[in-house]
Amino acid sequence: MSEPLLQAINLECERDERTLFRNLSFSILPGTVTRVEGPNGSGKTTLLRILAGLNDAWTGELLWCGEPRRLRRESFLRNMLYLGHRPGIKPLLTPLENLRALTAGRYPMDDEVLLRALSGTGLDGFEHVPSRNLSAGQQRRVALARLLIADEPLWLLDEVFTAIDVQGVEAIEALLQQRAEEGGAVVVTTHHDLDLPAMQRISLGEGDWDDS
Ligand SMILES: Nc1ncnc2c1ncn2[C@@H]1O[C@H](COP(=O)(O)OP(=O)(O)OP(=O)(O)O)[C@@H](O)[C@H]1O
Repeated sequence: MSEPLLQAINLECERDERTLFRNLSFSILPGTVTRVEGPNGSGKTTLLRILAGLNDAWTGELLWCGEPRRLRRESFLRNMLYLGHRPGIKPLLTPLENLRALTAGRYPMDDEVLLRALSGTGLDGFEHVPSRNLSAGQQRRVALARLLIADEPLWLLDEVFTAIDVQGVEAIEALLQQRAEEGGAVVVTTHHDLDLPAMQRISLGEGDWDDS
């Protein structure tokens, strides 16, 4: 069996004196898609940000390719793509300019490649329009165009289906599956029902919805 890309051992996180999770252990193996699930406020975004190295309010251990992540920070950051629950694009820039900015530091690409990625997310004809003039779903698609050019083996994706239509969701599902089949791994939070074979699940918290 191949070595996990990422391993969480006894993770614990407390927020405002409330324990979000404790003794949380799991392995993210190459070739897998893992869904983090749980009700609103159960800690899905928090967990994803911890995995991405964006939140330090936790205890436990995280291993990257078998070694403590803190000792392999550069390798981890080079091989991980995190997309947060906000599209994270600049409203004054066009989709093409946004994609240039988002990829410049990591893998500078010819505009031709970027335009193909925008076309792949259904943004033909909108490449040069200020992003503030796009719909919520189209703005999300600008951010998602990164998935068509990303070469990082580990994707951490937080609620990336928000505002995306049915066809778009299917296209993203296919991309996640493809990343896994190529030997990468995907961890995704979503309230959508994902239709992927052999998906792993990490379940957080129980709802405290009071409908009495
Ligand atoms: N920076 C912060 N400081 C204090 N508490 C926080 C912070 N960020 C999140 N929390 C709290 O942590 C809990 C979990 O939040 P989180 O966003 O991880 O939940 P979630 O499962 O992703 O929720 P949703 O399904 O609504 O997106 C919430 O109660 C939230 O108020």
